[in-house]
Amino acid sequence: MLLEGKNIGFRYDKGPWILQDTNIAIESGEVVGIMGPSGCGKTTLGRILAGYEKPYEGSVTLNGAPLPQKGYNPVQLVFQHPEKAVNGRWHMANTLNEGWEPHDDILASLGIEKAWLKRWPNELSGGELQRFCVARALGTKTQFLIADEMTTMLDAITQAQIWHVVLDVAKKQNIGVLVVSHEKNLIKRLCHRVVDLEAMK
Ligand SMILES: Nc1ncnc2c1ncn2[C@@H]1O[C@H](COP(=O)(O)OP(=O)(O)OP(=O)(O)O)[C@@H](O)[C@H]1O
Repeated sequence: MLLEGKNIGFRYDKGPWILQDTNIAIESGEVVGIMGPSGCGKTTLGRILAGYEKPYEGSVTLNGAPLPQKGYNPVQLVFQHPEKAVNGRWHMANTLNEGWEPHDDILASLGIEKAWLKRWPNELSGGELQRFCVARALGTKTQFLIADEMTTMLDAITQAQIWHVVLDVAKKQNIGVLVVSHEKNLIKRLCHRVVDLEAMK
């Protein structure tokens, strides 16, 4: 499998071009880091690759075909703010099972307690909520994961725990991962290769 952004051009409304003629390709099983100064468009590119934004120019393809418009999104996005990624009127059990039903072992390895399933999102800490978002994104139909500052708000131990699970599942399911992070050490430790977004423009 290959997730490819080709000749991507993007701007918000009539604002300045954020991305121009940008190319990126991630293969199954690869862990790719993306770096570049604040505001250069890393989050925007991640959202485009996951199909959340439509590029003005260029294309996003999965093995040469456009991303599916309906059903489970094979390119899952987990970003920094889990509270913005869940429905406040759903119990956590519903959020968790939105796209697939994660097994107990995944929940346990992410440190998700059974009792949390009956809670509302506002009854969990940001870190606890993020674990649900990670579990939800690791479905058996996930082919690529865009992790945009996914563990930035977590302490070092929780960060390590979550990345351990994500990389383990990614390896088993041959998921390609794009890591967006300001933490150079994290990128260095996790990624097979790093791309510089400024250099790609
Ligand atoms: N919804 C929006 N409407 C208008 N401009 C936006 C919007 N979202 C982002 N931008 C602008 O697009 C540019 C790229 O933002 P983006 O969040 O993709 O950068 P980034 O590289 O991820 O930044 P950071 O490292 O600070 O998170 C910034 O100049 C930002 O102000």
